[in-house]
Amino acid sequence: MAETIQGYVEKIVYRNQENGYTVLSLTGEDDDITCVGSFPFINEGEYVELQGNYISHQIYGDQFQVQSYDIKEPEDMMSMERYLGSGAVKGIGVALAARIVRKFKEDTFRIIEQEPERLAEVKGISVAKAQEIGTQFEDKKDLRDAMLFLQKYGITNNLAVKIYKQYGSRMYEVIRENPYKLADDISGVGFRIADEIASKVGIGGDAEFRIKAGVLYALLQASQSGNVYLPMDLLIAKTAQMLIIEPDKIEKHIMDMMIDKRVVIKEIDDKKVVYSTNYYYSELNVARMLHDLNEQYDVGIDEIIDRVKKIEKIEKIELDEMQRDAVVEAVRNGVLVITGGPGTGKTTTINTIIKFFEAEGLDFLLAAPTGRAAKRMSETTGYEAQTIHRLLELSGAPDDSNTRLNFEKNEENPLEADAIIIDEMSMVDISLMNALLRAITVGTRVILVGDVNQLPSVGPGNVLKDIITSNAFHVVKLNKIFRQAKESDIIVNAHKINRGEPITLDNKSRDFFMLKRDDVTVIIQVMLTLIKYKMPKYVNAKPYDIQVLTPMRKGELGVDRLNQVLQMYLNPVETGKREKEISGRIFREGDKVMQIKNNYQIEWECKSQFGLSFEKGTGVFNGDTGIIKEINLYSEIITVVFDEIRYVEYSFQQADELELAYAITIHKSQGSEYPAVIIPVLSGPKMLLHRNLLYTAVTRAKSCVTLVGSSSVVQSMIDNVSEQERYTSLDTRLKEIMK
Ligand SMILES: Nc1ncnc2c1ncn2[C@@H]1O[C@H](COP(=O)(O)OP(=O)(O)OP(=O)(O)O)[C@@H](O)[C@H]1O
Repeated sequence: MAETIQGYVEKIVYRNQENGYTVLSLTGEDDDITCVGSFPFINEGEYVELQGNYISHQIYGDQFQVQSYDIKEPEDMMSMERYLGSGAVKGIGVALAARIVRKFKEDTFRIIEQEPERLAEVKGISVAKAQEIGTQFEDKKDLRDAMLFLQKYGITNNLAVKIYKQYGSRMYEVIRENPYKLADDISGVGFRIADEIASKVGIGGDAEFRIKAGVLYALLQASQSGNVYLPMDLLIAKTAQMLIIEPDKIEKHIMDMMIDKRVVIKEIDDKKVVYSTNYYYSELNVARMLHDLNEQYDVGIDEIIDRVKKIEKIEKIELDEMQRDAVVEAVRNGVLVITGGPGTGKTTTINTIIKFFEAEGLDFLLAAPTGRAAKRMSETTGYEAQTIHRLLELSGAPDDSNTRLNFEKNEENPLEADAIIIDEMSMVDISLMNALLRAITVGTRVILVGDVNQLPSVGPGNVLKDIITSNAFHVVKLNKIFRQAKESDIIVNAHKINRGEPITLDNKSRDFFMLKRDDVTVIIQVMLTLIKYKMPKYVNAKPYDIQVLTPMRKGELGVDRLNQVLQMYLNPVETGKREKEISGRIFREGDKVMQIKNNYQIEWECKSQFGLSFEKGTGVFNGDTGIIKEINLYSEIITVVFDEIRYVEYSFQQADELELAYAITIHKSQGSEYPAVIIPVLSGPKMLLHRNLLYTAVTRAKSCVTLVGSSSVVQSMIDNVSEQERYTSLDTRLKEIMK
């Protein structure tokens, strides 16, 4: 049973500006009490009524956990004076508050609300200031009313403020007439919330707004699994199923949406397909820009080869024919693709291209889609590589990944370079590719390097694969495994997996092992032994660097459960080690964690080993892995250190951006490398256990791969090429343009 208490807000002890989480001390009728909860709009000096429960906190003792609150209009003169003097109204301090109340007595609040100009009768208040106070009062009241109204629809205060800021008093109209507009205009409101509000205001079934919003939502969901478009039939079926309405009602609305330019309808292989407008134009622009960039540069082949040979001499290497060909084509073409599996000499080729450009006095830029991939590119080339986001100078960062990104670099302010080399191209999605190409002008060479057999990008599109299959550009396919690389069974097996050949699992290898076990508990025990004792010595790394990669999220060997178990054994409860349970998950000091979405705004600070700050910046990205350095239960902050020096503070509310990372999914491991990986393979849905996934997992290891589980499942993964096709059409657009 919730209790109700009343009192004055004596002091705001802590407030998280982002989510409104507040700790305040309340002077109640009998006693002072600390109250905690989410109430962004309560200010010091206000008189409030709070509903909630008393709880006893381990460290802070008795507290009142607030579930809901109401700001009371002060009724007696003293309350009014206290409120006005609290700082709640800008421009009124304690002394002025006393003067106002002395003048208007019990009538004070009515005057401020209804005849604010009369405030000018008080000494020290001009007419303008009187008006200003009146407006402030009104605004506050409107916002409070709006929040109360939205509470009825189960909308949190956080969201309520965003909604009010967006529409002001128009909010009521929007909600009553077309709540789906909220999903379009406000980040944090998706179709589901809008649909719930809609049903509460009585919009449901096959209402036009509902169907249109449903169609867009179905397209959005499809894009989240990598699709750029959906066939019309499938889109209708998915929408009908989601909205629980008859399919034949839908197509007419999709046609209307095309007229309103919210979707684009095209034909592919004589079948109607539907794009959300944004993705259609992204593909079209990418195709057009690649086409325009692909100028031919008239430099003699012999001349180039002569110069390449000079570089080979200096670098003491001898390129093979394909690699030389790659350098030649990089010089002669505006667009070049270099693709190949591990150990096929991609890096060596990039390095030679760089040396070539450098010798010619040409400027070049290096970039990769993720921070980790960029870091590796810097290490292997010896030249600075950046993330593509950084290269394009991300600005006005959004607070949500659905919002379009804004980059300082674009067609009006393009990148200045003679050549741009992008590594790990398989991870670049259609939106990022579009942003990148917008910032590149004709005359700049673009060299795209990647392994097309890795899992495709997380975001929609299959950019690298589509560019290759379009046959519109020079593609150098490196397929020779060099002698040094041949000594590694990781590389040899990766190529076998890719070709669909069986791999030898007899444990005679130095870097590739299969431990056959058929029981989940035993598998977990084996993994623990490997992480704690065997692998760190074997590959000369810390236990934290040994990464478990699993195909699945759910199930006994899925990420969620594995992390619980691994945490228990690798970072157990200890006195002095603080921990915090957030949404059912425990975070503990010393835990290995991963950021699971791009956050462009969160601040980081690089600190030396003595704690001195030497660099600051913003942005932590999906897949970045770090260690929990400190959990401060009082300020409710989790400090995570990334790359051993980059410190980031997360409020407890932001902790939903973090996940334990003792085990991660293979999808999340894309673009990263670890000294050793351990891959549990026992069972799972066939849809997940496919060749690409095994290939990606195996190629993440630098020094050692250990598979633990069933060798027949490993073989069935090698045989399974049924990974889900993505609906993308960059290849079609390229072919059209080339015609
Ligand atoms: N022309 C060459 N002659 C001899 N060895 C070569 C040649 N090119 C590359 N190598 C060697 O082959 C190995 C793999 O080359 P490199 O690192 O360039 O390949 P990669 O495709 O970038 O590999 P990964 O994708 O695994 O990083 C390296 O040891 C490299 O020194």
